[in-house]
Amino acid sequence: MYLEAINLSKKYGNFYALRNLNLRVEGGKCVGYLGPNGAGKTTTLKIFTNLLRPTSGDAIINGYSVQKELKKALKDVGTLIETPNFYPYLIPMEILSMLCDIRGATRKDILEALKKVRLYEWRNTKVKKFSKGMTQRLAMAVALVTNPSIMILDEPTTGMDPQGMAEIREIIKDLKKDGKLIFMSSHLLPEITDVCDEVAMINKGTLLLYDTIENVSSKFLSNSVVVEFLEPVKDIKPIQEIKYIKAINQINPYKIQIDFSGNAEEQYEILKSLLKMGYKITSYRSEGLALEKAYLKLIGGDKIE
Ligand SMILES: Nc1ncnc2c1ncn2[C@@H]1O[C@H](COP(=O)(O)OP(=O)(O)OP(=O)(O)O)[C@@H](O)[C@H]1O
Repeated sequence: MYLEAINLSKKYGNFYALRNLNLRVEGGKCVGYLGPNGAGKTTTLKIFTNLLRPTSGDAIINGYSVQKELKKALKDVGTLIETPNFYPYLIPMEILSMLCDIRGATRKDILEALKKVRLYEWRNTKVKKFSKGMTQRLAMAVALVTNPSIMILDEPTTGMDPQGMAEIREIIKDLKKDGKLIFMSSHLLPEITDVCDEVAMINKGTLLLYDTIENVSSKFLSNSVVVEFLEPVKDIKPIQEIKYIKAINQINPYKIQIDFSGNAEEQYEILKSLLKMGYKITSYRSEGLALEKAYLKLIGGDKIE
């Protein structure tokens, strides 16, 4: 099972919301589609679910073009693009039953889907009583009712409180365990690191990177450390002389940030030199969330949550 964008572009007038996107995601895993507001995430997902037509290029799912062979392409796909407005006086069983006829799901499928999204106990409660998180989970159940192998989710935790977010993330992790391919957009880095195996980063309609979270992290992880000292550092010049160090930023008398060239080996050599020089070090750690560094570097420093 796979999703593939081939030279996918979407133009609004002269503005490219998406420019020559080439991306193939394949297999049972969760791929995060990460980018700041306006990056082109929703545009991409809407093209994959036929809510938008591309200006050029192809969106392929399992070998079928979404634009040319829609039914075949979306046969095994569940989507959650915008939370639907459910009629408030209906109960989940009724809402999902309506789908049985349309999509050929059985009562057993409905109960399964409700269990997966942890709404089984609420199956006979009117949705007007539901929180935002529960409504979103019901929308997930709608996407899941035919037990598709591929799930396309657009910012599935947007607008939810922390508890609601955590519940959705746990459900996504369960779906991953079921062997599904999940392609989900998000502008929340901690969410992507928590839930996803791989990340595709996009900004201004252009793909910046597609790799495993692990690789992205290790690529960007080890070139900056924050060192804390037992005693104030009065003169940083001797530290600047240490091999591999590129720049030093003294945060306060007891704390400096070191940018260096290299990886773990060099990071270790720097620590050895500092100890040899007699500095009393109380803490020595790689700085920040590695993925965040990679992300900020790639999108040119825009701050995100
Ligand atoms: N119908 C439209 N007409 C003109 N421009 C549009 C239209 N729809 C989207 N855009 C523009 O295309 C760009 C990409 O939008 P898109 O919704 O795909 O971004 P996104 O990454 O999903 O952002 P967000 O996180 O805010 O949802 C944005 O600059 C947006 O303003």
